[in-house]
Amino acid sequence: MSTWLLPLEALPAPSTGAAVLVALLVGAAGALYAYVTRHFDYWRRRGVPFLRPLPVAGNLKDVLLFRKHVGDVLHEVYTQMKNQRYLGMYFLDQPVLFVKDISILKSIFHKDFEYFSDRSFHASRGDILNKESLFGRKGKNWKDLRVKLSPAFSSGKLKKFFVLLDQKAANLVTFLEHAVREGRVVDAKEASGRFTMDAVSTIGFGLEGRSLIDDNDPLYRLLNSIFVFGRLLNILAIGMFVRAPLVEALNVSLVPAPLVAFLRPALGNAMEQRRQTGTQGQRGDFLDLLMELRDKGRIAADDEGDAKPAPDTGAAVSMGGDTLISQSFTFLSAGFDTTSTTMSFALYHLAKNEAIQDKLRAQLKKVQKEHNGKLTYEALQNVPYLDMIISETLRMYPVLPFLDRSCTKDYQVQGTDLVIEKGTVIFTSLYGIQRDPELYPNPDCFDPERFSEANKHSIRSGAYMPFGEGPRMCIGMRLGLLQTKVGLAHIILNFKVSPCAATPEKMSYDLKSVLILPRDGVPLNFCRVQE
Ligand code: HEM
Repeated sequence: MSTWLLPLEALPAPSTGAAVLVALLVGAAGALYAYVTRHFDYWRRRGVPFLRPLPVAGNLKDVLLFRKHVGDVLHEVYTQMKNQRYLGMYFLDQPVLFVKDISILKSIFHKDFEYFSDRSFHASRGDILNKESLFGRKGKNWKDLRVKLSPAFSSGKLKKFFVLLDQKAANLVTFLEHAVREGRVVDAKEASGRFTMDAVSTIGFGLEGRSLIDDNDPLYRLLNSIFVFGRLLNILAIGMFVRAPLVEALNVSLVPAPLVAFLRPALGNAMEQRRQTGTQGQRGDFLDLLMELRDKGRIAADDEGDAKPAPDTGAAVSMGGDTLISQSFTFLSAGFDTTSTTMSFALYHLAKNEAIQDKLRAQLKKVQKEHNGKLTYEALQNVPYLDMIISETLRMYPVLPFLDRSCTKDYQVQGTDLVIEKGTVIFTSLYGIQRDPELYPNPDCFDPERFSEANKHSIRSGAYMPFGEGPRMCIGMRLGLLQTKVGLAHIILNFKVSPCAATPEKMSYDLKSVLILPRDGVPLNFCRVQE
């Protein structure tokens, strides 16, 4: 007779202590399970089709296990949805409404913006530089600052930034010449990163960015991997989009302490020096503009040609404490990886498509000649093929592969029974939309002609938004585009780029970042263009 057929009284009686312990453990496990799954019938109760979640991970198991990039997971969801307009998902234990339908998205981003003016992203009290930034602010607090900062990105200001950018582009050419002379393969991501780092630190706060000429530039070392987190921090970064109480309880900060320790005195000294030498306002950089906002309560608008900015809300915005530093930090962090990654993906495809590269070079040479041999700000406005290449790069690689919003009051989705409750987190897959074969035939093929004058009108409205959409879209779009143009134009005018043995056949993305960053860099051959 096997043991488990013994009559119960024949079994040794467990001690009372062990029985209590087992009961407690079972009870605790049950309570924990009930807690982490407590929202899991949210979508079922609302009759919204949903993806079956797993405890703790929700629908992000592969992201948490570092098997897939969050951008790829959302792209898969988008693709599997076929004709569904929206779907319930769970990020960790929180319900998220994933919206695929472009007309619903347009209402969320534009028409009914008053219901969706906040991002779901939540920075904790300890993450002061993100919390005070435009990206992290909410409601009126966000709107007041957005209106005040908008004039800092006008055409007139961009022209001043261009002068600073141009100097850094010359350093980029020298940096690449060294590599060519030494016969080295160049990581286009690294070269673009050094260029944008020097550009954003110079434009952002007048620190003379030196990463192109000095390997030990402290800012480059501190900021180089600002969006590449450790494994735990990457999970917490995802939590920041859906799990505000947890983020607050753990007081998570995405900004490394050494970077904060570097920025505070560096900016403080730069401002003090300008005050003492009476040079405030002369450099025309972003720091000058922030000081103007701090001292005068506004940044003077200077453009006739620009679209009229939203009217000032009239509210005063304090630039005291870390608020000013936070805006400078955002300028650096938001402008660095976004631009350098776009440049490097563009170079990757130019290297693989010689005909496209040659056509771009020919157009650049022609425009340069027409502007007395110089690539001026005005010259760069007249290179349509460069614009087409950058647009196609951002279509295939939207650096932020998703857009998020948080619903601020109950919202009835037009033409459906769905009421989005206040507090609901909304996500969409930018990557999915921009690689959708029904919107872009042959979507994995790099084809700048999609954005030619003749073709671009056939792109469906709302199907291209690498800078986001609506009042909350990227404030630095024109600067990001300008930086990308300047960097690419100088490279292609001076160098021929081609694949090397280490160039990946297909791009894969760094799993330790929520941004789309090339996982193994972009190694390419560079050689000097013969005049
Ligand atoms: C190629 C370059 C860039 C890309 C692809 C990019 C993309 C984006 C995207 C997708 C968003 C979210 C928009 C939304 O939710 O609708 C965003 C927001 C933002 N970006 Fe950019 N960006 C770039 C360059 C820059 C630069 C150069 C700056 C500043 C110097 C900047 C500053 C910001 C800020 C402050 C926000 C938050 C805006 C707000 O919430 O009001 N970005 N960007």
